[in-house]
Amino acid sequence: MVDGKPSRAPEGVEVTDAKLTHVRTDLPVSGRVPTHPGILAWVDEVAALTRPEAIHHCDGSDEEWDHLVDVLVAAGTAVRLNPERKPNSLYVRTDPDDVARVEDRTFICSVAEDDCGPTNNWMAPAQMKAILRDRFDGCMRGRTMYVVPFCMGHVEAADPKFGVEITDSPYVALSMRIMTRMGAEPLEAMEASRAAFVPALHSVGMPLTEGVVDVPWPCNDEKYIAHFPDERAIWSFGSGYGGNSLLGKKCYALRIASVMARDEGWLAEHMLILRLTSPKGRVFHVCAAFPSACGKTNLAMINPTIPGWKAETLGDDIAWLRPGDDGRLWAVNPESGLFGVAPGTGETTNPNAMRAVEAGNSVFTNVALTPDGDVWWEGMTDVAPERLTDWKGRAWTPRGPDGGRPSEKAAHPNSRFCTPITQVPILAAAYDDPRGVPIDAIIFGGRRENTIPLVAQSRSWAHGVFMGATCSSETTAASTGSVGVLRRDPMAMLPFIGYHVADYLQHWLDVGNATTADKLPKIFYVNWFRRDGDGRFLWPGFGENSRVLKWIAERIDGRVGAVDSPAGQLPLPEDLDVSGLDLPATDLEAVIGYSPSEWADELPRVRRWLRSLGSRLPTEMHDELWLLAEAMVREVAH
Ligand SMILES: Nc1nc2c(ncn2[C@@H]2O[C@H](COP(=O)(O)OP(=O)(O)OP(=O)(O)O)[C@@H](O)[C@H]2O)c(=O)[nH]1
Ligand SMILES: O=C([O-])CC(=O)C(=O)O
Ligand SMILES: [Mn+2]
Repeated sequence: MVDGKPSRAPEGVEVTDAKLTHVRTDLPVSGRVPTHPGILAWVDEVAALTRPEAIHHCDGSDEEWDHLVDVLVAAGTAVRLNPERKPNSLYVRTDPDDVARVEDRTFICSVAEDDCGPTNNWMAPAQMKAILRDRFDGCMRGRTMYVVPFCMGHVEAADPKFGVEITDSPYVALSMRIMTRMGAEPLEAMEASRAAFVPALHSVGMPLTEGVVDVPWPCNDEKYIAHFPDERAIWSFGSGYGGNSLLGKKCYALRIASVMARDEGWLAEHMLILRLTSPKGRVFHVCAAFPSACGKTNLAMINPTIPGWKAETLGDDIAWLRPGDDGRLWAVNPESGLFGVAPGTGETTNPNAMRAVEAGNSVFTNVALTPDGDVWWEGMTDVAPERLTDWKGRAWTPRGPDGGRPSEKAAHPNSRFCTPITQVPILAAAYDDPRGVPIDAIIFGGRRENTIPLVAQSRSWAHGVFMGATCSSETTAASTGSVGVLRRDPMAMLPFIGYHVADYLQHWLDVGNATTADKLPKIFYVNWFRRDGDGRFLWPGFGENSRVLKWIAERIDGRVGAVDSPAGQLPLPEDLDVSGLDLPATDLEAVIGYSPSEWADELPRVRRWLRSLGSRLPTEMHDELWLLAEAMVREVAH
């Protein structure tokens, strides 16, 4: 963290005409130069290292947006979409090798190796800094360096969390305006209080040295996404994509914030936030943690199919949960945009996301382009357009050369829309409340074709933490690597916990112990993805998930019972509202039921996973494992 009073402000900045200017570089500077000494000193230090051609201080204005669009179009990075279809929107294709987060190149550089834990890549901070200083040396040559002040969460929050991203990517500067509260407002707030901020340094890693010709999507084969949790700093090199480059998102709001949260007694989580109103007007607030590409954005914008229930969106990816004066957990969404998976988003699955992107002001990356300057992706419509340009820029038709389906998808499976959250038609008014909302239920989930029932409630907070700790999912295209491989993903945070996973689980227990059980959210575990023998989804999902939310609400109010099972407390078939659903009773039982044979396979996997977390694992987790094994034996004896 850089504080307001820099160690070498006097030499780094100079006051002329009551205006601070850069003195360590004689570069052309555009935008208002910040009066915050810490920012200025850091910008000068980075400029001296990376040697850009110019510096631009971002204010987040519409004029600046238009300028960045012009820059991106002129560079061939983006094309403007047809304003009648997608007003004020851009289409971008990345390098085919820069399409997702790179977990094997993501590092937690804690001072103590032991603070990193078995689930993260570690390197000593000094060693990583030495490598990165070498990579960043001159890496912005020929490019403009953008200085992007931002705030994660509300600028008027009790303890606003500021950041400044320095990037040589205009795509990143533009996207940060959508994804965060960025520009003049957070900068003025930082200046007024000389606030500390997280310095977040990013470069695509392709300097335009003599003879180098720029490409539409510059990047570097060698990538580093490095976090320095002790000093609260981020250095990212070589990738321009998503969570690798929009540093306010996963890098700050999850990895660095999880460390802040540990130290300050709150939780930084990979969760959507949803407000649910029952037909009788009872309001529930729910947070849900699913791994990347497992349904957060969809659930955050659900259109309930059951009559009388209303859902409103507060967040779709990240939630910060803080204990309130009333002892309850209050959640805010630190972001201001959606960075949503495009494929599978359509009129039937997520009409609210469709309305949000149609309102424009969006950046679409690695989807397909229609001849009339609109975008398309698999799942947007049932029938694909006759002619498209695919995400690699090639002509594409819905039929392959042999007349059958084409072998490749038109849109990359991790293609994304980047859209202001304010365009979501069902946005809750409380989205913009710095206090957030009090949470009634926490839901964990994952993508499992078997074993995990549709919904289960935990018996206690510790059991809920155990459910979260042993959560698992089949991998998706949101990260590089193979897809469909089963892995444990504690609280859907495996790639995002900025410290030792065992300490993280202890912290969850501590947050629970700090308040009384009746104030704590109830914890549930869901799985929308259970399949039958033919590979068919047993549960229709999407809007029909409101039926599960209704059961959760009724459990919170103590209006329905449950069946105890080793997998947790399960609904009685008659308590799950499936009226109007074409769901055979056998399918219902299969999707909500506990399967002893599947759990017999699961138990050793859970045991192996917990053992891999090392000796710091809280004893409560061992106790819960023992209770699970015992309950399974009892179940068989029945
Ligand atoms: N079968 C089924 N698929 C779903 C359901 N909800 C979401 N999906 C699919 O899951 C994929 C990802 O959904 P998202 O809602 O974008 O996932 P996310 O968790 O927000 O992903 P990130 O933004 O990467 O964190 C899409 O292809 C959806 O169509 C559901 O209830 N059932
Ligand atoms: O971070 C990204 O690139 C996209 C995202 O939301 C995720 O992977 O969960
Ligand atoms: Mn999402």
